[in-house]
Amino acid sequence: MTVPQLEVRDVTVRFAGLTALDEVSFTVTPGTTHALIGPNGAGKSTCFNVLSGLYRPASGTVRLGDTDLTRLAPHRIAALGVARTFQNIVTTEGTVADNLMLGRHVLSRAGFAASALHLPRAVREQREHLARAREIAELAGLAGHFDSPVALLSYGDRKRVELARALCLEPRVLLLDEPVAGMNAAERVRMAEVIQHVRTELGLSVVLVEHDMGLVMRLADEVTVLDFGRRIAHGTPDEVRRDPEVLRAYLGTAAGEEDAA
Ligand SMILES: Nc1ncnc2c1ncn2[C@@H]1O[C@H](COP(=O)(O)OP(=O)(O)OP(=O)(O)O)[C@@H](O)[C@H]1O
Repeated sequence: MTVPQLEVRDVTVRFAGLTALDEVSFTVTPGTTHALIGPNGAGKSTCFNVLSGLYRPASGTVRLGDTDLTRLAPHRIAALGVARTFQNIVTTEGTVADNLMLGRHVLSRAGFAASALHLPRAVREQREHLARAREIAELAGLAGHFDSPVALLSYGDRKRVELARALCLEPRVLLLDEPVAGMNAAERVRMAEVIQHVRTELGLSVVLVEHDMGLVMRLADEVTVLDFGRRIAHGTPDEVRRDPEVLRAYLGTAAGEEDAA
């Protein structure tokens, strides 16, 4: 799998007078983890919504290699290899296998009628998708839960089902929106290991929005810092941690707020 560079150039998003993103630029180097951080309201979710096609920017571009994603619908962007998870768990029904097979649906070549009629090609394809879904479940640390109902899993496992479902699209870029939000310490460590493992095994790029600075420092190769919609810093985790603008932005927020989120 070749992973193209994801390039965000001068992206501006406005909501009725409020500039949520103000000419924000950053580049995600293929095969790396790029974290997007900043205090509450900095514009991180808005940026994710632009990357995944939910918002169209007033100006600026998002490119994956040579392909301009800026005005494409979310399903087109997903089909081009940019998959995302959401802050809140959306999966509640069916087994892990059912949910991962839904994720494979986009990649199915055999039509609905062929599948419904159990034509040989459709049956073979279904079997292949199931085998791949099982591999992805293992990658995401869900090997023992493949046939379990999602509703019976722990919170941490359910968050990893979301991750695995995004991986079922065979993405080249994975957008993770607060992957450890609401997790306890042990679940956070496990999720960090899984993200690292998945990135190494699949060679994809990861864009991470996260308030847990420990996780960001541990996983990110590069960090872009937003504050009030502007990019205020960019660099390695160490560079960003020592940046005076970043310290000012974070100290300006309520004490402990970032860790608690
Ligand atoms: N759909 C919307 N309509 C109007 N304003 C919005 C909308 N979405 C976001 N905003 C505003 O844009 C700004 C950036 O919000 P955004 O949610 O992107 O920040 P964030 O960095 O993700 O914050 P948090 O860490 O709290 O999730 C905020 O002032 C927010 O109130």
